[in-house]
Amino acid sequence: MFTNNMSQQRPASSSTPHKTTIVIKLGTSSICDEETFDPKLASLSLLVETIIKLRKENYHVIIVSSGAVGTGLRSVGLRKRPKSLGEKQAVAAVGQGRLMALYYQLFGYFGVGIAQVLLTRDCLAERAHYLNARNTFRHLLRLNVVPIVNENDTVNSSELRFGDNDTLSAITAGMVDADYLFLLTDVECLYTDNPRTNPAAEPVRLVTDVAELRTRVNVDSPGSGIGTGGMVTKLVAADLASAAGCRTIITLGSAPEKIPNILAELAEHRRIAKSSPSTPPVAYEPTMGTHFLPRENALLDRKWWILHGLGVSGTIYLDAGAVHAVTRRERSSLFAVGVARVSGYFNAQQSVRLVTLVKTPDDTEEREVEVGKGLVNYSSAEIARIKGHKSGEIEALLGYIDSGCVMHRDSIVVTTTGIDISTITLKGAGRNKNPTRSDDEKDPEIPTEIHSVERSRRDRSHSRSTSRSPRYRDRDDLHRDHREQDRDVGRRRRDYNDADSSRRTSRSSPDRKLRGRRRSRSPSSRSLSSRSSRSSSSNSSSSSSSSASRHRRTKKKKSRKEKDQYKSSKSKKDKKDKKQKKKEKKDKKRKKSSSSSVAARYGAHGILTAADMYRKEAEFRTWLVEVKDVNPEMLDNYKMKNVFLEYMEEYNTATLPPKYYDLDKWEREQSIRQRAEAGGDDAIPEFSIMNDEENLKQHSKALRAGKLPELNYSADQLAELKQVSDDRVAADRLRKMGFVPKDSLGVRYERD
Ligand SMILES: N[C@@H](CCC(=O)OP(=O)(O)O)C(=O)O
Repeated sequence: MFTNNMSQQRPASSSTPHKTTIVIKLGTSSICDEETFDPKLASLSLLVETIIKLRKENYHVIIVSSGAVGTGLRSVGLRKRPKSLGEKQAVAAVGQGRLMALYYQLFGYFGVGIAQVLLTRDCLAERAHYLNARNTFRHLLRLNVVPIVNENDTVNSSELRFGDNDTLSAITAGMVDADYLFLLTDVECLYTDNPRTNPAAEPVRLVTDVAELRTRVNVDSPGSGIGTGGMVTKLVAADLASAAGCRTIITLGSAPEKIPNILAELAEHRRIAKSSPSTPPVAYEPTMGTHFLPRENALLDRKWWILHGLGVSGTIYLDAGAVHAVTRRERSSLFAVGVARVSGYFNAQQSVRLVTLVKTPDDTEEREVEVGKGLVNYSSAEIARIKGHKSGEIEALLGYIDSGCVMHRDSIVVTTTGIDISTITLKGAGRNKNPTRSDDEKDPEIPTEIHSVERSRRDRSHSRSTSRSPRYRDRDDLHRDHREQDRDVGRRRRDYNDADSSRRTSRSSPDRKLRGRRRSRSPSSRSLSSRSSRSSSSNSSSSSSSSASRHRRTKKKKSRKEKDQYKSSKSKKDKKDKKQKKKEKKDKKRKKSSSSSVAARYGAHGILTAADMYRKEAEFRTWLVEVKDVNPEMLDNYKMKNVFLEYMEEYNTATLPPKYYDLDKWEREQSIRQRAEAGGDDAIPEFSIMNDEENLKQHSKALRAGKLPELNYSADQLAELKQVSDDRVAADRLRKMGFVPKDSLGVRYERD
């Protein structure tokens, strides 16, 4: 009835051309002998030789290697895997060093460096750590080093474990955007049943749907005696990896030299398919290993991280309206009004399962169905308080509002779609209110106060910081300098223009005009003049009268000339004034726009203060690694704070590349762009709060028939709980930074 349809996609092709990346996972059984725990040197050497070959063929290779416990067992002289966690951790601590020494030696023969990467689930649970790990892998591969990954057994408590290295290898493959995940095991491929006990078991070569495969094969084999995995964990791993867009291949650990053959067979198939395009395309029938095809709708990195990188801390039960809203194509955020129940204890920003209850077909029972998983904006106690209520009521209920929704749609990963809404038995805690028309009309799911608070905060910080920031002063100076330069250029231009205009004017100077006018005088006047000159020359007797008339003429001419000159100089002056005025106006405009652009740019992405170091941790750390080339883990708290001031300055003056303002947003945009570039037609629509509001309005209009929730906590208690929760987060951060927080920080005392 339900489909496992992940609609958010990882782009089919990455924007940056990358080498094909292969993750190879070796189980304990491929490393140690099951009886003696001696290292399997022959197959390990073969593996190393194969990896060297693959590197020569331009592949990036990462190894995920089990075997710490197995290798340690031999070293400490134990004959079987210990039962207690502490003992296992101790044995793994002994074995891990030896295991790395073995790899070091083998790769050393080829002059290839290796790196040990020990991961835990909780170290990937924080987005910043996840991104750091990903960066480390990228750098290691760029350095031509072979990363060798294992779970950090020594520090792991049972609930923080990946549990098996099959899962860890899939998570690693997803993290590094690997193209292939090879799971090396003690069988050549997957069989429909255990081939050791059932001779009728048939090989499975190609898997397109893991869920479907589970229905037709028996994968109960527990795995080897010394490892922890088996086929079950391999299927989980293959499912994870294919959700991340990676092809998984199960094959024999004792014959690693088959890996290049498998890749060659695939490449050959692709070559044939490309050279003779046919419809339907030529089906690929692998002859080696079991291949799990990458899912076409691979998840975006962040969503994949939410789904697979994080451990789940609790459960939120959704009513039918909420299920419909979060699972339909135009996804909505999860609002408190659609929450029917909360279970477990969790804090804001932890990962929580979203489930609902549906009637069984015979209507006799209820069955829990997982809808998805996501990061919450409120703690379990807060959600218990606000469930069933509109977002506009959150502030009144809690005394504060952190977000208009319980879970933002970008933080939700839907795992099941197509749920028949009519079978859902859960009712929203607040949906029993009789909706009136006016209720619907004033259904402000995102209260306007949030916007005004945001705005006023931004305004405040802007006005505060414009006078405070030295960078701003620098930029102001810079702009002043630029304006000075502009003025110089302007002056030079003006000089040039003036010279030019004088050149131009000289061409049309009064003299010239006069000359022109003279030249253009009417033929009658010309004839008159010539006549008069002729008459003057011909009639010398009338010299006095002619001299008088000459004098008169000269005078007239002079006055005309003066008049013309005056007129021309006046028009020249006017022109100059006009030009000057125009220039002044232009300067003023430029000055205004340049100063307003500085103001607009300053704080354009918000204003950070030193207190925001943790809020912007992911962006800051990524910037540290990528821009400053500094490993954050190498910085002590003091240095970290100092470098953060630098980041803060860059941030506030809006001089950073877009990525470092909002990493998640940047990743989303990248993915959309990449998909668009790849010609994908399934672009994710831009998120808009208004859409969400509208969607929610519609859906709350349609479904409003529950009861008012029974509130478990008073507003005071909730405020106290929030304080305790914040203090715990602060204490945790202090601990991570190497401080010892006060014992009382984050401890809640029961009142009488
Ligand atoms: N971290 C453990 C891995 C345990 C494990 O998953 O083993 P396996 O099932 O053989 O892959 C070790 O190194 O021994």
